[in-house]
Amino acid sequence: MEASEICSVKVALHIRPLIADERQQGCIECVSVTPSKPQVQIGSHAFTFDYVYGNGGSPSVDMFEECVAPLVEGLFQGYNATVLAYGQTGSGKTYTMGTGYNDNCRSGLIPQVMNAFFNKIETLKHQTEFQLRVSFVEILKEEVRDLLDMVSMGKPETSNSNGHSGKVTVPGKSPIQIRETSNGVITLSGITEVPVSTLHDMSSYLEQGSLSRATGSTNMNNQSSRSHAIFTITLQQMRKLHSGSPINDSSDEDMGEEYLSAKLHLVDLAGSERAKRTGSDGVRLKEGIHINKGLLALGNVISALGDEKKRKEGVHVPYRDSKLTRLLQDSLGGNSKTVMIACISPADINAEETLNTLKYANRARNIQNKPVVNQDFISNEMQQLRQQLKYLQAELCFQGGVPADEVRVLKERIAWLESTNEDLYRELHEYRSRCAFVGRCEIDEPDGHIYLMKTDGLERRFQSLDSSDHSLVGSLSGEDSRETDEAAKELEHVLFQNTMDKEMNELNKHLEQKESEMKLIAVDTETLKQHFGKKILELEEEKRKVQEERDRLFHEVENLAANSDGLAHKTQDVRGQKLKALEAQVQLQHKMKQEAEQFRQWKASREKELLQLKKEGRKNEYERHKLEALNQRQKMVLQRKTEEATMATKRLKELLEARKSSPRDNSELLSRSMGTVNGDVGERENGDTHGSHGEGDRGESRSGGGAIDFDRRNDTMISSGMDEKNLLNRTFMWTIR
Ligand SMILES: Nc1ncnc2c1ncn2[C@@H]1O[C@H](COP(=O)(O)OP(=O)(O)OP(=O)(O)O)[C@@H](O)[C@H]1O
Repeated sequence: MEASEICSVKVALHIRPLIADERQQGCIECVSVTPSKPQVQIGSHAFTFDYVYGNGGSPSVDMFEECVAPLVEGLFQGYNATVLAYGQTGSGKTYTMGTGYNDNCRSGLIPQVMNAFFNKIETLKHQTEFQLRVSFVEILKEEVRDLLDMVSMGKPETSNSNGHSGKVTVPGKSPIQIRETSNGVITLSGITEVPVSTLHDMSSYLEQGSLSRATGSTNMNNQSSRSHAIFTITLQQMRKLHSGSPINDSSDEDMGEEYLSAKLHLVDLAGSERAKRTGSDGVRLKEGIHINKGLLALGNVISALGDEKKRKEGVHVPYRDSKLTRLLQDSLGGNSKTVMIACISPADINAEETLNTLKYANRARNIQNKPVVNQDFISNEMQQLRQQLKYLQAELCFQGGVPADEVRVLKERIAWLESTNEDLYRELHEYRSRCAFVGRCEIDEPDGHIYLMKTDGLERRFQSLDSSDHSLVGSLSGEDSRETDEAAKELEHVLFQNTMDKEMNELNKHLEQKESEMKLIAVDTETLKQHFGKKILELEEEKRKVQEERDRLFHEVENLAANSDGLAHKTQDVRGQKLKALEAQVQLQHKMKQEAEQFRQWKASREKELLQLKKEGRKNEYERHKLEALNQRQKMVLQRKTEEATMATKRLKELLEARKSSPRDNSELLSRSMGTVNGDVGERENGDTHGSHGEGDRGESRSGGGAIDFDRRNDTMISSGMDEKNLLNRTFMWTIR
């Protein structure tokens, strides 16, 4: 596999038109598309996607070219891909994908994908071998079912009243298992994967699977898919590789094969639904619950993958929560290029579900996948080796292509070396011949044999003078023996001469060696002599300098000794003065410290006093306020009483005037009025201080005493003929009191 590149899940929104049912219900469109932008608005919400089709967006027919064709193209390059249709029930997923078996779905994406596949294969078939396989499964109530396995699926039953197409599952057949291979690829064990070679084959398998798929009628869709369906096309290709080597003339050189394998999952999810609106019960209700469960799990996976923060934190992605998410593991956050097609209805009655779909799809846009080219490992390895080979060949070619001049020079050099070699060999041979002419003998001591090597011209003869051969020597003729004697003497002489020559040579060598050593030593001694002479001169110079320095220091010491007496006195005086100054300073500091301490104490006592004064001031202030309040209250009481007295005086005056006019009745009236006035005043007074009393209680309950006295005294005064003025004054005084 090649290194992965990160690519986000692309989301396309497909808005279907209002369907007949919705029109009958008088629905209006609640989704609007922003002109020339892939953006939609629903209420106050706005969502932006990669593409928007239908209802004012791009025309739906462009969807395949823009969203899916690049995935098909990628498949031929070895990339896995997924197209996923999501949306509420009746929003047009099956219609969009083309997984239905009615004519409406013929224009869906899957039929277009199949066309594109076979067109591409047609153009590439000369250079690539293709193998196509398809599988079709559905996940119904958390169970994976093989829609192409006719044995286990059985023939579709006739639709019941609800329009449901039921299937019979053959007992004994092991259920399909979801497995994960060691390299993390999700596979389905026991699934039917049929090879296809023509468009017709593939279409018929799609149709066959679609017919087997569980569908049923609900209030919201009379042919509602009750399962999640996954149609998978596996494309395997074997490509012939060609080298385009610029060095080689044959640019089409065969470089072996490359094997690629990729899968395209085309997923038509079951629609999210609400039991209330679909009006489903019984089996349909159970299906709905499972559908929503699967979609919820998918939503959780999308949330985990779509949230950048969670992704960075490495939050667990709950792929294993449902079969659907497990099967789509590679498509969401894995090795796949993925396009999600969110299908929505524009009808206002579906506004809530539509909004949910938009939110769901919007989150999916944040999912990041890592698609890789799915290359066969061995083919990859082989390709690398081939590249290496190509490189080496190129290198070799380069080396072989050395300029002819250089080769000629090298060849000439070799020829020259060879001829020189021959010359030397010849020379050597000549020298050897000359040496042999002189003759040479060697004694092989361990054997005790004497070998005679006598060379006469080019001929060499070896004679072994062995004791065992003495008989042979002895058996020679007299002339021969004389010659032999002479030869022996000659040999002896030659041997002796040889030995002497050897010794001479040895001695000469030794002498030469000694002479060269002597020369070396002589050279060394001279250098050493010069070196040490220099050193001695340097040391003498240094010694002289040190002596001079010593003398100078002696002089200085003597001078210092002479001046030291006067200096000592001066120093002592200065020290004494300094000491005094320091003492004075210390005393001053001590004094300052004491004063500071005194000041601190004084300040503390003043602060304390101040605090006390403030406290007293506050107390006085409080008293003053209290007195003022009392004064105010007294003033108010005085004012009120003055008013009352004025009133009483006024009434009294009136009474007195009335009495003047009829003296008899008036005394009675006066006593009654006085009682009233008294009662009023008393009542008011008591109301202020003790609380109110009824008029009838007068006399018994008053504790003020003065009022009672006044009543009695009043009667007495009246009866005793006290004058009016006096009476008025008394009344006033009483009131004041
Ligand atoms: N783009 C469209 N144009 C016209 N009619 C459409 C379009 N999309 C869907 N329809 C109609 O809407 C109805 C419901 O569509 P479809 O069955 O595809 O919905 P669904 O999302 O697959 O529903 P379910 O989840 O229940 O299976 C069908 O009658 C279909 O013909």
